[in-house]
Amino acid sequence: MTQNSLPDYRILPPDVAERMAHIKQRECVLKIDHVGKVFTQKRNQTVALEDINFDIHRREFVCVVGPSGCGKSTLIRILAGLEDTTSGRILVDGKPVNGPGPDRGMVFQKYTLFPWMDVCRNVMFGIEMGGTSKVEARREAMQWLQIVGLEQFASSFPHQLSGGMQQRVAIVRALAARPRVLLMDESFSALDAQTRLKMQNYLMEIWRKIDITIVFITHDLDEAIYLADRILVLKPRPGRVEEVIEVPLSRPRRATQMTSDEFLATKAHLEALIRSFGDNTEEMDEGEEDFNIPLLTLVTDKAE
Ligand SMILES: Nc1ncnc2c1ncn2[C@@H]1O[C@H](COP(=O)(O)OP(=O)(O)OP(=O)(O)O)[C@@H](O)[C@H]1O
Repeated sequence: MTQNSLPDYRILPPDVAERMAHIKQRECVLKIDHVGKVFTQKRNQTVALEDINFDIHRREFVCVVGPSGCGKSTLIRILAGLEDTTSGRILVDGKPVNGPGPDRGMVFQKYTLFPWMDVCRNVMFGIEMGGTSKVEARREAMQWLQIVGLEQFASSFPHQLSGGMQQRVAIVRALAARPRVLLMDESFSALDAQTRLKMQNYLMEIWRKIDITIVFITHDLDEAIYLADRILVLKPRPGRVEEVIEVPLSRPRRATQMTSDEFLATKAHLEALIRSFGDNTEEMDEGEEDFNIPLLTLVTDKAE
């Protein structure tokens, strides 16, 4: 099918339109209120983010995409309270964020479990931080491990688990502390394609069952479309919101939807949009790189 014969990605099927309307009626859990961030190094200033303004509603799943250097990492670090804003503010349930807090859980790209603690202790950690007794924390941790099918690995150590299993533990460790928002920074990008799809399905299954709002940063457009209710597209230099896309796919999501016309139309639009930022990205396009190879070393013999 050619791109021209694809439907308009902005036309939502009735069930999706209804769901979006329902989400927008829910309270705003995470408010990004005119956020700007300027990095100053000696005399250089980089405007990483400029006037980002966006409300995320309870139980919404938002993905953030954009080319390298558009400020995705800076934004999630600000949401986590690991970085200050230069202007504007972040509000969680109406309260300004002044640093990291238990209302926001974070799952990084690299596996960040404590290697010296077994799986159960890793999950207990977040629960005990909230003041729960050890016995109760162990009981709750085991329930979380059951949700992700890892209860039989409770006394294993992280190095004994595959990458996907470690990320499942990292997700429930973050969720066990009962945050309002789960912030995920390229959390599946170190995984192979098959494990990644499984993890995406796991995550959506957990999200469906509990009261959690998710912000997920990714480079992968398929991942963003598959997971999100809305996709926030950032453009670089300065990092600004270019578009907010309401994903025209029904829930629950299935891998077979990735070949649907709605999916392909959304992907074609996102690809074109991100390609249009091309000249502004920090990295040169493939093929344009000047490797500075001395002429004499170039292979001139066609038989080579
Ligand atoms: N600590 C810092 N000091 C100075 N400049 C920074 C710092 N962190 C980020 N920047 C700059 O801010 C801009 C946004 O960077 P950021 O890492 O947030 O983008 P990104 O979209 O996450 O990129 P990538 O996809 O490559 O990780 C870039 O121009 C980057 O060079």
